[in-house]
Amino acid sequence: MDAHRRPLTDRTLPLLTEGYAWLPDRMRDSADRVVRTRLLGRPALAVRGPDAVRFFYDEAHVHRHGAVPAPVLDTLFGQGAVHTLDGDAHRARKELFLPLLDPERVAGLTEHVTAAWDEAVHDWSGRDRVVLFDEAGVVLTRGVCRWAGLPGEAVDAESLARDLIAMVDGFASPGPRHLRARRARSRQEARTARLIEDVRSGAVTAPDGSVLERVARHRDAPDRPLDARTAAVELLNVLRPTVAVSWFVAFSAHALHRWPAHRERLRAGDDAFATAFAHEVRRFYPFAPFLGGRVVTDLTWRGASVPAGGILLLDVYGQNHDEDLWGDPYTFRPERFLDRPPGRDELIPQGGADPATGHRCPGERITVGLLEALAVRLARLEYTVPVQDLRIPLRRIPTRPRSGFAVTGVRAP
Ligand code: HEM
Repeated sequence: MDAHRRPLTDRTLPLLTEGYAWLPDRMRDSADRVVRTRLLGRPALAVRGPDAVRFFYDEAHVHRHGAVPAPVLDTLFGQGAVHTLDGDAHRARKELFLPLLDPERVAGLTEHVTAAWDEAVHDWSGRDRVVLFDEAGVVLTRGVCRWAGLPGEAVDAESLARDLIAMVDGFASPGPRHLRARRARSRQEARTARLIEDVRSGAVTAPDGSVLERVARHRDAPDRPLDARTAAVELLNVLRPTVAVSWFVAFSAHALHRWPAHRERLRAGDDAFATAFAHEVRRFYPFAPFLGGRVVTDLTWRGASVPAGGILLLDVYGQNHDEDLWGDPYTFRPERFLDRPPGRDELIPQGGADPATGHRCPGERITVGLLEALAVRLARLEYTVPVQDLRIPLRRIPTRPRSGFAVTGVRAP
């Protein structure tokens, strides 16, 4: 029987056990970079490549409403989040996030985060051992909360950082990590919704033009203000992914440890190299495995079909490691981005296509800006890397160096 027509077995369980390798392993057998499978009881088609990115982001092909499984909404994104909207509703809500692409805002956030980093480094130098993944989470939480206009007394950076990290860490795994993520989300949604109500009632003043103020007064339409819970979900959709940059900070430390030659160019303040390093960290290390949407009309891609109601998957991790696109995908080589900046639909760790019209991450410039600044600070920091488990297990989603990257003997530059 033709491979494109054969009945399919559901692959949800193998996905949970194989992690990042699940889709790329199946893609390897397909010259056309397309795989038919079954997920969550539905037929699915997985695609890869810049043309496939445009196919995936075409709203006539794929909708997001009803596509994200409830366990992911209840941990990672929140119910009613921008990630789940389509068409005009999506565009109206996305207005809230598009100013995050503005270079001045990116620079403002970077300043707050680097100030928090510099304060923290003094404290680290007095300690025996520091786990960079955990500490980066606290630094990013302090920086993003100050920048977003949250009142200082409303923020306990350590516990908020723990909850925001837990929401990301537990979205894709059954068991205790998932329960922690659910509890973290309900705690922080309730707290943040109270803060939104306080801003609306005037009990708390949000700085003009701050993210807090904009979220509190956002309306999807003149007669459609957001209820406080949805506003809380969207404020957390700025705080949580900013704090998730901790994953890339731990990966940057890992890269500097494995390939210490990069340290010199970062230390020297070579801006173009810092940008290239940030892109290579986002390309090389695993974070989002793939993206999915609900197919709204029968679709065929390179001879393989999926019916309306099925799932279309974009193989993010696979595309970022595709030999045809990168040549030497498993070599960590920031220089590849010095020769040529990444094409819009080639490098897709934060989604593809245009963030203004589709679901691509509006925080991509923030992520790159933060990584550029923090990679330079990491390169200039003096520390020792003690013996520890630095393996990055590909079965775990999201993964990170097992030890969180511990350092000792920190000395501020
Ligand atoms: C660790 C760094 C980050 C990674 C790996 C990441 C990754 C992603 C990915 C894969 C998507 C989905 C794209 C799609 O569905 O097509 C996304 C969407 C989104 N991201 Fe990020 N992101 C990061 C940082 C940020 C930051 C810093 C912010 C905001 C400050 C942010 C806010 C959002 C929002 C609001 C969406 C939903 C966009 C929409 O549905 O239209 N992200 N991100």
